[in-house]
Amino acid sequence: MENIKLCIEKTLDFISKEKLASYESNVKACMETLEKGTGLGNDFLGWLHLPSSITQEHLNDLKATAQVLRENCEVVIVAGIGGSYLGARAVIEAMSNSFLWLQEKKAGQPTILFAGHNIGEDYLYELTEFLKDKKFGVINISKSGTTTETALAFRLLKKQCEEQRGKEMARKVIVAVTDAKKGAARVTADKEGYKSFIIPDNVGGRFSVLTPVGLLPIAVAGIDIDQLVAGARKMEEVCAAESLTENPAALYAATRNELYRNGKKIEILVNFQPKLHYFMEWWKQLYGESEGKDGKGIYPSSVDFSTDLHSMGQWIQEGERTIFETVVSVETPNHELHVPSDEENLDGLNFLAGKRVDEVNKMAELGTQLAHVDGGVPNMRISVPALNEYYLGQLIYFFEKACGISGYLLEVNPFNQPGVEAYKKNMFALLNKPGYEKESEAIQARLKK
Ligand SMILES: O=P(O)(O)OC[C@H]1O[C@H](O)[C@H](O)[C@@H](O)[C@@H]1O
Repeated sequence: MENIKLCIEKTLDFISKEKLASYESNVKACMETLEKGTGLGNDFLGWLHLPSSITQEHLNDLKATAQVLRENCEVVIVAGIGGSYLGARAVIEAMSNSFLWLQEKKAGQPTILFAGHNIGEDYLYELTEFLKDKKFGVINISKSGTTTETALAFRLLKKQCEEQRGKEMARKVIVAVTDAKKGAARVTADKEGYKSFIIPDNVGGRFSVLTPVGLLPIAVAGIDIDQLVAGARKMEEVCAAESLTENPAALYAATRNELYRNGKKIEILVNFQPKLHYFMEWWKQLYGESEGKDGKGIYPSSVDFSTDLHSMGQWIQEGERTIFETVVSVETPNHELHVPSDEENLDGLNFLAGKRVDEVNKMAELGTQLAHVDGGVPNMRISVPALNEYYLGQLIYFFEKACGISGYLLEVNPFNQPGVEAYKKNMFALLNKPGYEKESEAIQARLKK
């Protein structure tokens, strides 16, 4: 079977091939640091050999729990935020029919909804209203077990589930994915007797999609987690190679760092398949939290093309030349659709008649690449043979490994996120959370000025 491939040729008008080749020894050192666990953040390296260490027994346990939820729920709410949300959503959206939510519901195929990733009162009100006559279950996901957004949503959902379905059924259809010992989610799960899965200590949130954090919701959605893990496992193998030419993660890490050093401060991850929208959201957290610190880091952004060519295309073509693009390109769609011919040809599209829609999409992609490179935007391309679980697994591990290498090349700790606490501290102070008395006083004084 083929693998995903990275092509960097269209960056070479902007950075030198020789300079890039000179990264090889540094990249090798970064990979060694990861392997030996001697670098910054080395207590969070559990993701590195995660794919090859997942046992079939573990996957079967996840599938059995998923089956309980599938059999007993019309709707399953996945409650989580950041790394406890984006990976599952990325894979579920990529693998689901775009109009699933409008289709007639099948028994044993619950609708998956998300909560705990915002504090929108209307969102939560509308969700709880919708659930009023539904047999629903909840997967409560939080590594720390104390994240406000998730805890708030779970408090509402737990109460509603128990009221609607009774305590006994609620116990069956509420599952926790959290720390082995710490946090409120663990305490609740143990006290209520929920089935629970552990997020390993040494796997940070944004690297946790291949733990039960991602695998359980993905399995509940009916998506093949064996294949997802198999793809990741394959990439674990491929991305162990030492040379830049054989290891796509190493090449990607080196290229984006060299672009950054040449003034390209923003990376735009691009898709031409709307189903990949949330995959890009997952990638943004992975790279944003890993690299944006110490006054450094590429700003990760994303666009859905060709949609956003009609909104952001102008900026990308002619705005400040501080950007580069990385295109995730799916080679072959899962379905065929041909452009019909039309006798009157009023729209003038008969020149496309008989062609597959994807041929048009691919020419949009090629045309965009040429235009953007001409306009001064370096372009990398990751080609993905097909949109399926196996290749999504490959993409996930590829980006994770590259992120670890890239963070070390940048000389930051890619595995912490101290900056995220600043808003939380202020929010807790403003809400008078017990334990924040001093901060509350200080923030009130500051607001009165
Ligand atoms: O899983 P949790 O502990 O609830 O954390 C959820 C998310 O929120 C935090 O604030 C971090 O910035 C993220 O890295 C994390 O993935």
